[in-house]
Amino acid sequence: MHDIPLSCSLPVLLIFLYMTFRRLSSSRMKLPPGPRPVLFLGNALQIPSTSPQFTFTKWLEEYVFQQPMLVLNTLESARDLLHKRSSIYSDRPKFVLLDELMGWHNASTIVQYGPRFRRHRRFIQQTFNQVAINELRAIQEKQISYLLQDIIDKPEQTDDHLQRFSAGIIMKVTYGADVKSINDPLVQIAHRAELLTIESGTPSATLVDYIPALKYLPTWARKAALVKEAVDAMFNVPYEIVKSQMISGVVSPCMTSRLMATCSPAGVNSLSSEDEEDIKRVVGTMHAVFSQTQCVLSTFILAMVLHPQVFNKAQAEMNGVIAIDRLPNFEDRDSLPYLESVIKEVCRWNVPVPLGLPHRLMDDDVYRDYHIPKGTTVVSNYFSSEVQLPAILQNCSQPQLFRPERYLEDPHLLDPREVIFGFGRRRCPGRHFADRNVWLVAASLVCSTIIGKAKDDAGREITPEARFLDGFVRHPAEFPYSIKFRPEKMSALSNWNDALET
Ligand code: HEM
Repeated sequence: MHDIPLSCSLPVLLIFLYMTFRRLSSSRMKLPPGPRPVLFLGNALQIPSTSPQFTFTKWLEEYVFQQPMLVLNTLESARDLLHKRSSIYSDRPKFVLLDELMGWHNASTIVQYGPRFRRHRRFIQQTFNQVAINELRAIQEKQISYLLQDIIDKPEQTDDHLQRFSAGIIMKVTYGADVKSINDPLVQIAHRAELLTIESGTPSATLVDYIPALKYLPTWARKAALVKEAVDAMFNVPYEIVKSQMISGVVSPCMTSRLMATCSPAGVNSLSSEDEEDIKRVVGTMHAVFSQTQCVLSTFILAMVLHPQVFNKAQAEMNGVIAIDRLPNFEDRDSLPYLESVIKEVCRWNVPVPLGLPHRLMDDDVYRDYHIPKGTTVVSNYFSSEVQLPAILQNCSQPQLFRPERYLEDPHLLDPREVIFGFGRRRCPGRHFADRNVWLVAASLVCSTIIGKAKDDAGREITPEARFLDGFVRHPAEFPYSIKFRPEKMSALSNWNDALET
């Protein structure tokens, strides 16, 4: 199994880990090579719970593939399996930690493939499909107005303002709630659930996911109970608020109220428990995934601080297109190709979810002469910056450089947004909305602010380190920077506000 030469592995670029020996002997076709498993534990101890993509990429040096976790390191293999064969690659593995212990059961991100999965996707599509998101434009534009005003008032708290921007949008869309500050109780509830979950490690890469019996150990149980309490509150508290508003007849139109009305035209009291569970889980999941937008925005700012020539070039393009008395809107997007390439480069430079979410193979399969057994967990390795080895988004010249120009020089270069939202039937259903949020914030900041390096007490510029936090979402570590609203853009902001009121 381990004597297949590396040269055979590179065209395929898959690493396959095996957890059981039974399957190896039962299959007559070769399994893809991988690291040597430890008896009973297989490879579980070799997968770190933080940043496992680096380990996966390192294994690529040594092995071709085995069983039953398959890591896809090329676009071709990800498309061939997750997209073209999505009818058998669209389940999720059982996440013992998240699902059974931490209260994430039936969340749309991990719900098992089948009727409930299809219902969740239908619910989400009603609000977030490419046409429906046009109706959310007013909410986005209002939040941009708040964001810029916050930056004028307290530029040093821009990280908080960006967080409020993301939370403000999703709370309004899902529960009709107006969020004025990140200290809003509903935001805090969601934030706590997310934080505690992220701290617990990457889904499908923690030991208890491979050895479910560990869940009975008091240390696991105690830790998980704390997270579960926070997660339950995130799903239940805002839902119950909207429900009581529906009962009293005073409710802002929102995703929750619309789903309640669709499922039970006779009123909320007639909702079945299954309807309630599905609505609650779908809508609550939207909060959990929204921090990924936040991650892209922070990465954008970090990139602008580290590469002032890129920021200046994007601003020069903006100044040539947008008159001094206005701010950019979605109609301007096609006229700002350099900004578009900056956003692509930000998404390539730091992929928000470097391993996507794992898929589970529902039937035995054969790919390039390799047997892939039913039940295999399949992960896409989008990105590995530290190790210069193939990963889907490293397949370009000088991948270590931040160079948006690459996209203008080669129009055929892969747009990272084709990749970072996943593949096949589980592809991110919020991608169009996320993309518009990222664009609107990036365009508004490039147009109306100056982003640069912070200075120390002696007036010297501080160049931050590009450091990213471990975890399922790869947020940049906190970094110093300076941001100032351009005074000459004040009239543009007041015109924007006037337009919102008419
Ligand atoms: C830049 C921001 C975002 C990124 C990078 C991102 C990325 C991803 C990725 C990689 C997946 C897994 C896809 C797969 O399994 O192949 C996913 C799933 C998902 N995303 Fe996003 N996402 C973002 C924003 C959003 C937003 C704003 C929403 C909702 C409004 C959303 C809703 C979801 C849901 C519900 C799933 C689970 C889909 C399923 O399992 O069927 N995402 N996302």
